[in-house]
Amino acid sequence: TQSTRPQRILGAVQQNATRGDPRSVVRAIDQYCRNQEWAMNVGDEKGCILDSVVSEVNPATVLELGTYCGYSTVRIASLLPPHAKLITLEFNPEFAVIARQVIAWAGLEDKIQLVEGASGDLIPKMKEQFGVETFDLVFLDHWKDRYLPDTKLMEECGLLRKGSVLLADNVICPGTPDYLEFVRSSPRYESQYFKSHLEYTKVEDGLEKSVFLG
Ligand SMILES: C[S@@+](CC[C@H](N)C(=O)[O-])C[C@H]1O[C@@H](n2cnc3c(N)ncnc32)[C@H](O)[C@@H]1O
Ligand SMILES: O=C(c1ccccc1)c1ccc(O)c(O)c1[N+](=O)[O-]
Ligand SMILES: [Mg+2]
Repeated sequence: TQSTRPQRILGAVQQNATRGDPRSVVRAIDQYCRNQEWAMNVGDEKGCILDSVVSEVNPATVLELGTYCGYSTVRIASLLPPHAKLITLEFNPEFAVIARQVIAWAGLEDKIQLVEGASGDLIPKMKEQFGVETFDLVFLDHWKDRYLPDTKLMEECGLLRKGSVLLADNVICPGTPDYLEFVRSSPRYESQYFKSHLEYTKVEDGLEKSVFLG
């Protein structure tokens, strides 16, 4: 029977990456998606910008919206200090099954909690069910029409504190116009655009970093 793209990505990791070596997992996925078949990982070029923001924030608590195969999950978690925690949300069970295996191959199960379900349902449960106070860093990379409603929901649920950083992928391609307008015009956010390219292509895209001012 025909394999799926996520299954082929997992295969590339198991064939080319070293167990327990997160950066080799990241490299194996980038090589596969650049040379064999495109996939919607944040990728190597935007990934370097992601790395620099993660290192600068040095977060104790991270929320990722949209796991897919776990590429950015592993990339972020590989840079976290000891005892830091990353919660990643994924509502497609097929993708979650693959991501768990990619995360395990990287040896990062202790830092990462993958929760299956829709962000709109899970965000209101973060405090009571997952023992979260606030998030130091949020990586938004799920369906683009959810960035704005979920940001408002995180504010309403008291999950953002003065200084919390939102980092949003794809603000140009496929684009998140309502989110971009909101964070750039709201007095409660200080935003900065990092110009880059859509993963594995020459098409313009970029990341928007927005600091919540409280
Ligand atoms: C672009 S992919 C994530 C890529 C990943 N962040 C990376 O860079 O490797 C988007 C993912 O978000 C998931 N997704 C979309 N909307 C969601 C929602 N509202 N709640 C949870 N997951 C969602 C999709 O199933 C898909 O796997
Ligand atoms: O929406 C797409 C998309 C649209 C059409 C075909 C394939 C992907 C996409 C493209 C690049 C991304 O980095 C990304 O996060 C997404 N996404 O689905 O969230
Ligand atoms: Mg993306």
